[in-house]
Amino acid sequence: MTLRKPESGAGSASGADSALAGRVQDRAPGHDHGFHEIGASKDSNDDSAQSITVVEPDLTNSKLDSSGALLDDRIQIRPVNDEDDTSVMITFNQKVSPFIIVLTFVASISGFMFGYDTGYISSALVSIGTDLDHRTLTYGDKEIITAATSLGALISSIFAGTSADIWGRKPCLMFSNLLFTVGAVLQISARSFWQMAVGRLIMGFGVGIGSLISPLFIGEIAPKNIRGRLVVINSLCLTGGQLVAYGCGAGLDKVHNGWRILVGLSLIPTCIQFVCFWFLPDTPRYYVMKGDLDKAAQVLGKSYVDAPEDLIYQKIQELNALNRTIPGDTIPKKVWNTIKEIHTVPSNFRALILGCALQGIQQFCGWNSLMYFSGTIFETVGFRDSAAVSIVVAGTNFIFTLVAFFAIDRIGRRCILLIGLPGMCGSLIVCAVAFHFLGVRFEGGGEAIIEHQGFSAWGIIVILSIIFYAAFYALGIGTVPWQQSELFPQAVRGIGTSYSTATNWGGSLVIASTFLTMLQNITPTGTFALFAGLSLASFFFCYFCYPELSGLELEEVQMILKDGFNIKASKTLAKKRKQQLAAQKNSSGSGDLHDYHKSKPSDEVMEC
Ligand SMILES: O[C@H]1[C@H](O)[C@@H](O)[C@H](O)[C@@H](O)[C@H]1O
Repeated sequence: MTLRKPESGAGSASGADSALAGRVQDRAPGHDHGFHEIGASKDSNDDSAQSITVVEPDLTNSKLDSSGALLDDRIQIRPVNDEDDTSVMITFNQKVSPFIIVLTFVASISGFMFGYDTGYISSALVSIGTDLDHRTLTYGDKEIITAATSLGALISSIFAGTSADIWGRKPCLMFSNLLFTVGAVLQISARSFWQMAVGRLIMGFGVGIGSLISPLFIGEIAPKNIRGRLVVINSLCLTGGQLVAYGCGAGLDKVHNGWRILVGLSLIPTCIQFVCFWFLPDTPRYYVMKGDLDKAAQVLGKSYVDAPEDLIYQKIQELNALNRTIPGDTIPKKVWNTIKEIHTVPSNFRALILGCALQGIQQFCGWNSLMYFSGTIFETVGFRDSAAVSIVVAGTNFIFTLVAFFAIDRIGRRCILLIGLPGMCGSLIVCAVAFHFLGVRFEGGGEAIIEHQGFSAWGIIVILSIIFYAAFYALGIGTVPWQQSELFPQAVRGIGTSYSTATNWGGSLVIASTFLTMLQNITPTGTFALFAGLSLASFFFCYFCYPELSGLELEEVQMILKDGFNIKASKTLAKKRKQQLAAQKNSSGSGDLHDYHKSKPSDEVMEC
């Protein structure tokens, strides 16, 4: 298909590429909405287009007060620097085509691999026995094998955002498939500790790329109104992958060389994703960045099957105009400018603080220490079938991620965080106390000394508290940080999500490489009490700094973060948006083709 400008049509905006960088808005004459005009689009064949004006918000004099008074009736806050804000999205935002579903699930295979590859190590560490170098692994060895993946992921996530902009999202994901394969083959054939560690490191490179690009890919193809949920599908695949890894680990527990089979199974999803992506396209946004507008139009056409060609054309023009708003004529200059912009624009910098802080909190509250070492811990507290107990914990994580899937937009991100973190803190305190009475000490050389041998009531309390902890974790801090891309405007989204994802893997690396040493040096009670303290501190951080962002537009997020964290104002605005959405849903099922003809994009003005 060759991209041609349509002759006429309701949504077509003649000329004015650059004018399309702004938001198509309807303005009643003489009514000051706080926007200034940057251009106009007018099609003489279309009377409704007479009223369409391309505008950009003038927020220079806008100020938020703590009660949200700024968000007064005069101001229309709409994003102007984001692809959501283009006509095709406005009009056809409500529908999810099978094509989008397929792309979401294929991209989410990366989430599954993230989960599977970080999940199987727990059982593998228990069943490796003396298969490597003919000796039992020490706690130090176990930490290195586990942390190697986090280290690999940390390194690759730093470059993944920029690489995805240069080479494309799809090629990067396919490259991660190759890394997964090489890493898995090295591990399956490992006879030495170091070969195993190198295999885990290379697999980690793949995990880091997938963990960043998969939610980014989904975010770029998803219709805005269900974007939050589609991104949570990636998290569901992630926790589902961990659950499957634990299940397979339990099944292969008694099998000779079962851990090698466990690693080998990870090749299946990798191959499936690679083959599927061979036949599937990249995101329209990437094609526009590359200048391949025809391809972008093709993908958009498949994603929004009811959208007429002229509207697709308009959307491409708009995306193209947005693309040119990133300053710099070469890639290194653009990268440098985005780095500068993320640090110097106050709202971007606050977004960065929130993105990185949430990912850091997710890791430093200790969840992955349980994920990676639960087999070892449960064995220590007297459970012979430690792998089965680990499944219950991973299952709880999965089920409560499902709960988060339904709650994230309804109850709101901030709210589920403020429920989850104190719940985690309480569960960890109980766990710390139970460990104290259990009398477990970890000595150097990989030996756990248990004062009261066998299965005890305190052992059960440890398990129960870990299950509660898993539930509260998955509900809030396990899921919310992966919504990170909504914090950043499009121009700095790649770099912003790279920083946040790298923080996640940095935290994961620290925890994975120190957890067993902490158990030895400050005892299990001390370790879990430390995580409890960190969860409590995180609660206060979220309480004072994390605004409610559910349902807010990008421009609104930027405005909320412009001169502080503005918690109260964000809550007021989020509530307003929720009510508007409910009212909209009640009044019509807009988004159908006939709606497009009936009501032009200009009718989509949101009034606060
Ligand atoms: O969101 C995920 C999820 O909670 C996983 O269970 C955890 O292992 C990951 O580290 C985290 O990023």
